[in-house]
Amino acid sequence: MNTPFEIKERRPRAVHFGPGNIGRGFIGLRLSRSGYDVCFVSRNEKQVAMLKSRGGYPVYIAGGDPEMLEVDNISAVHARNTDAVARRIVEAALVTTAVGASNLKDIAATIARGIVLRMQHTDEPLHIIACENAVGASTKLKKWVFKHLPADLHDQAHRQIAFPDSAIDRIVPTKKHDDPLAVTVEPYYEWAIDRSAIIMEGSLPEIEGALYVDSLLPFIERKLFTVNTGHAAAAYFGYLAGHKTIQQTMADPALLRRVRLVMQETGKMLAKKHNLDETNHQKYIHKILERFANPQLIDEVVRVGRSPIRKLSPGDRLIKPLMLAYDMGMETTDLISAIAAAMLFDPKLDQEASRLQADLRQQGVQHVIRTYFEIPSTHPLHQKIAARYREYVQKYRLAKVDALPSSFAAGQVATVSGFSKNAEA
Ligand SMILES: NC(=O)c1ccc[n+]([C@@H]2O[C@H](COP(=O)([O-])OP(=O)(O)OC[C@H]3O[C@@H](n4cnc5c(N)ncnc54)[C@H](O)[C@@H]3O)[C@@H](O)[C@H]2O)c1
Ligand SMILES: O=P(O)(O)OC[C@@H](O)[C@@H](O)[C@H](O)[C@H](O)CO
Repeated sequence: MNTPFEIKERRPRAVHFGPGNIGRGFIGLRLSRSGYDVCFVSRNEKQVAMLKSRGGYPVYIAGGDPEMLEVDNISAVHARNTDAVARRIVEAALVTTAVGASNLKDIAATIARGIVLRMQHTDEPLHIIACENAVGASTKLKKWVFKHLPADLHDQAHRQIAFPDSAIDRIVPTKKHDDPLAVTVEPYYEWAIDRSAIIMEGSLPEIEGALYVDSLLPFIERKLFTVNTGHAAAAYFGYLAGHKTIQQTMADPALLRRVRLVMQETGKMLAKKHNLDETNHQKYIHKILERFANPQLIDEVVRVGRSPIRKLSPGDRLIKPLMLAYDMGMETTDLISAIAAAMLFDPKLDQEASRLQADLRQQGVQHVIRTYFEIPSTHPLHQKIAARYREYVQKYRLAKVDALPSSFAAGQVATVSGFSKNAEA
């Protein structure tokens, strides 16, 4: 096969889309530590220039003993330069993403372009792993990518290109450093990868610290419906109570208790569905609550609660465990409270929050529950969510303006007081 690109006998190469918090603070770090050369695909020209000129960046570990790790062997290309990205994909053993699950479709055409070029030059396998907070993110990306591949290449692409699903866990807040490439992370991490989707043993160069598992679903559901459900509950309860950070929220005993109750509801469901050991799961919850409270991190509720429409979608961390728990005949009171709180989340600059608020005002709560959560009006949970939402609207509408989060500008306070006025009666 005609191979102008060097594929073998050098450090393995990876292409990573989205050098944001987790991209730099976890994926880039782990891959570079595992011996990969990592090329970041970024939408930010300044970031590309800095990554290219420095070839690395620092990661600060915010733990008992704070330390700094230097990430090296890094390069970068601009996302707009799709020719260059495609050439990098030809040379890579691994493509990873951390762009946000809703943005995967936007990178699919570029990845497809790289795959077409790659198949002209080599039959080496390529693994593509979407590191997003969603069940089956790589599988979803595969569907998007295949839409951009010519039909006559599908068979070969199915053989040569694998999309193992994965579950990724490390809290990486948004923190401003003097160095714009620097990132601060918690010490804990977990990266589980579906081994059954790997093309053949040895075809994916080792990722140090990754856990290769035969069945990913229990891992991703345990992570998403414990860490992320609990985190979302903390963000939404914290926001309504006027807290700015998750750490402040966790220091509030009443809210800590409510977050734990939500995690216990999902915990019972997860233990039954995936046959988990209940004692171990309680320890898992306890450890996560400690991680949320890490006093060395400042994680804003607006980051953790971001994109509430995504978080309230039927397959995500709130509605999915609610429906599963309900179907198993389990208690769902605290999950319903977290969902109602999410429906009042309206920080400045969160476009999904603004859209949700506009729909709640203009179309009403029942429309939102039907269309966004896909829970029909006839379902008993539909009425329960609507009732809790109305209760919260009353409670928080009457709250004093100065008790509201600092992100409430004057205009937004008017929006909040508009809740009950316009919400469906
Ligand atoms: N931060 C965390 O604690 C954490 C932990 C685990 C998983 N995740 C998941 O990782 C993903 C990224 O989260 P984050 O916190 O790093 O967000 P972030 O906003 O810090 O980073 C996202 C990056 O993706 C880039 N991006 C978006 N669309 C792109 C495109 N079309 N092409 C190239 N780049 C694009 C953005 O410019 C940004 O640099 C999300 O799915 C999130 O749920 C985050
Ligand atoms: O990234 P999101 O918006 O899906 O969720 C926000 C946080 O819960 C999330 O980023 C966590 O910090 C992370 O998933 C921890 O592993």
